Amino acid sequence: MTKILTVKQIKALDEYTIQHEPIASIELMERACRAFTTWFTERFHALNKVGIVCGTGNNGGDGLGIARQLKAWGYPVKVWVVRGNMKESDDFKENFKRLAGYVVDLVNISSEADKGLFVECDVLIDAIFGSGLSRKPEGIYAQVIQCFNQATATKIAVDIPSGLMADQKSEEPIARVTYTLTFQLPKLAFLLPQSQQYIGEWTVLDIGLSKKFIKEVDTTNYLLTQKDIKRLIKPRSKFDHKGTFGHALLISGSFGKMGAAILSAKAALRSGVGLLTTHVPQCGYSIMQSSVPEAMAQVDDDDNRFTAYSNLESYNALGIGPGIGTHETSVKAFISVLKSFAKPVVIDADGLNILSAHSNKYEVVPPGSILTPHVKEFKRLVGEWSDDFERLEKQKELALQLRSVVLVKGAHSTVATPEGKLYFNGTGNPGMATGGTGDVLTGILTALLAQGYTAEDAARIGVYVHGFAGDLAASDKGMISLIASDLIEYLPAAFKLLSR
Ligand SMILES: NC(=O)C1=CN([C@@H]2O[C@H](COP(=O)(O)OP(=O)(O)OC[C@H]3O[C@@H](n4cnc5c(N)ncnc54)[C@H](O)[C@@H]3O)[C@@H](O)[C@H]2O)[C@@H](O)CC1
Ligand SMILES: Nc1ncnc2c1ncn2[C@@H]1O[C@H](COP(=O)(O)OP(=O)(O)O)[C@@H](O)[C@H]1O
Ligand SMILES: [K+]
Repeated sequence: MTKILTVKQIKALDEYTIQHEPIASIELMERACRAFTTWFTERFHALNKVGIVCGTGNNGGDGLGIARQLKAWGYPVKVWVVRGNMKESDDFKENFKRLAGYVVDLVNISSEADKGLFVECDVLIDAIFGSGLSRKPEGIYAQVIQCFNQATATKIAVDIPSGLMADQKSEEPIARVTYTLTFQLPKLAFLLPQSQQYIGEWTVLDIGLSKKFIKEVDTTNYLLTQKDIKRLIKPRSKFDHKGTFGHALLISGSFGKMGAAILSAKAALRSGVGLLTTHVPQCGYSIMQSSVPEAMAQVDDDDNRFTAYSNLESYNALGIGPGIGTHETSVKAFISVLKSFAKPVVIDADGLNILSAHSNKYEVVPPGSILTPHVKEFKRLVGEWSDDFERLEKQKELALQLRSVVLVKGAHSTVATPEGKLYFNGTGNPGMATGGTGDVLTGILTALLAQGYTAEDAARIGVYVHGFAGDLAASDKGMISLIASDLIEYLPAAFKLLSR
């Protein structure tokens, strides 16, 4: 897993590398600059006029080193150094000296920033503040960031856009860039929707910081990688039979919303469940039987919706919610089925809406379950938040209270566990912002729980494979035309690529 470290830990990682590799701090900075300029020179030809806006800390030191290296590559380079109340770091001073041997136009900005400051640049590099930012930029720093944002050049941030805090709430002004080239590990802020407008597309540059430190350091935040998922998916053995892979029950669909039931059922079958039973209202019986012949159908007493259920003993997991509506008879049956089912449950869509309105939601969810709200559903469950970092706290809090996994969906869907861990997903694309893709996820997760995966593992595998199928589908069909059924069509390829 890719660990996401706090600013304090990143600083300790730098220091540990300097001490134990060992490498002089200035040489480590040189390596960071080299990683940046390697990326840069592969993408921008040397006719581009490059502007580099530096602070006087180590991020500014990087900026000066990058200026020197790009100059050596033959780029026309101009440097601005913002001189407010920030101290000069030692490595900034050293790189300032080293730059003196090169003919680089260098301008200090200390009192006032002219609006048209950066008009002549084709590419602008932001090296004002890095991860050392500790408060909102003010005075000359704020003015320069505003000018930077007004410039029309292609903009690239060194490590992190200036003004953005890596692991806590930020306030404007914040540099808005097209690319963020960050060192060694992604920052927590990159994974939150509120930062998207600043960071653009982000790339991690390996600058050889200590692998040992990263391996040993404690963290609760992770970005899921393909390697993790491959390790989690259990291989099948020769004598396995359908009983080995569990029996799942899906309670989904109602009159006019049988599509949700079909999508979740097909997704469950494509995710390896041994047996699947779908509970459907009478109006959905023939629809289900003819569209999903592999699934058994249990029929409700009601024509149009979920109102009652029968013996639950044979099921290993239950998925409930997609398309069930919130009619009072369904609400009653929903609460009752949760109270009678002691095994893990996936609760989605209308199931979550019912839960939000229920006075005692903490008592009805069986421990070890998975809740899959999108942002709006999560707000209904826990109330508003003012900042995405606060949302993460609320997510962990709910997971703890329910002793279950809370999976908030969106770009970088986040899995929170009762132990306070957060896993961020990196697969998926905006083509998946279309009706029914959530129902597919419910089917996948229910199938994984039925196969005996813990809620934590099922959520990690499920969210990754769901996005991965979406990426495979989008690469063939494009994002605009992508529909939820395409995810099901590409699930086999996704699972095949992820299995050992
Ligand atoms: N050896 C290392 O530690 C390495 C550091 N690197 C670079 O160093 C950066 C971190 O360096 P620093 O810790 O010097 O951080 P910054 O370059 O972000 O500068 C922090 C300085 O700014 C001051 N400051 C914070 N907020 C301010 C505000 N709002 N207004 C005015 N001053 C403010 C702080 O007191 C501190 O003196 C990284 O982002 C990365 O770019 C890279 O060169 C890789 C190696
Ligand atoms: N921009 C995006 N990037 C990645 N995944 C996305 C994006 N937009 C939506 N998705 C995924 O698509 C699914 C949408 O689910 P949901 O909102 O419940 O839709 P529905 O209720 O219509 O099925 C989620 O798994 C979400 O993570
Ligand atoms: K920066």
